[in-house]
Amino acid sequence: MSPWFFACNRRFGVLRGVGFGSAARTDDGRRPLVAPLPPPTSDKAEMYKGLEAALGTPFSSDPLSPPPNPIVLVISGPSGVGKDAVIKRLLEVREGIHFVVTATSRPQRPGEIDGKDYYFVTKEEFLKMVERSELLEYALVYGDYKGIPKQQIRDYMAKDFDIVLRVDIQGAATLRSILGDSAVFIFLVAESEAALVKRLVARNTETPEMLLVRIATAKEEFKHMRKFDYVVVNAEGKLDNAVKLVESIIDAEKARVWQRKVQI
Ligand SMILES: Nc1ncnc2c1ncn2[C@@H]1O[C@H](COP(=O)(O)OP(=O)(O)OP(=O)(O)O)[C@@H](O)[C@H]1O
Repeated sequence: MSPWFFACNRRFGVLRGVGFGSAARTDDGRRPLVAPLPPPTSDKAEMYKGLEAALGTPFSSDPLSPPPNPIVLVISGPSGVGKDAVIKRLLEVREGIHFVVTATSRPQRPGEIDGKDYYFVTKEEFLKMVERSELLEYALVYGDYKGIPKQQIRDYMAKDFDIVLRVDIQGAATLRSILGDSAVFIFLVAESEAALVKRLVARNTETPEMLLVRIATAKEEFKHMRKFDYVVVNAEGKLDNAVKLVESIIDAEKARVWQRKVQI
């Protein structure tokens, strides 16, 4: 007999020397049969019960894979690429996701809701949060502090929610140095530079000078793509495709044999 045959026998745990109606051992000796194997029958329930009886223990209905860990998804990309739009849609189409509300020392603007858009705190309160190590990452942006509260992440991870963080490219670099490979980093891009500029212009929220700064910054930021785990193209009019791809990434991460595990 060929070595291949022996290898297969071993791999698939073939029963050796077993005649129907005789008690025997499996080839690795783990489970001696306690009763004769059932004779061939077309009654599937009978066969199932017979196999259980032969092994002497019921087959377990416990899941064969451990439950997946909650994941932390960091979504980043140049200004105007559609980070907010993608996250907003993702929250509409998928349950079990918590988008972390950022704390900021910036004054509340009309229409903004405390606790939904941001947690509005004074500069003093913000600095106290820094002192008490309550923030995962923080930055001073145009004179205002912005930071990610740790407790919010802990609370929602304890409830098995996946966590979505939205940060700029610098924030993503800082988070990578803190979280390493325990979090999943997605770089969102437009299909081309031209498309990104058109989108920024169409949004109509910046002066021409501010637009120039954002475009120049975006050119620099593209160079950081390689530090991310995934790149997702958010093409013009194809927001749902981008969101589907983000969902696929989440699903694939949940199916990993070696699960990432975030400690915050
Ligand atoms: N796939 C898409 N097709 C067309 N327009 C889009 C698409 N995705 C986003 N937009 C639009 O592009 C503009 C920029 O999107 P958004 O504000 O979500 O970007 P952002 O990355 O969050 O920007 P910033 O970092 O400057 O806040 C918005 O007007 C948004 O509605």
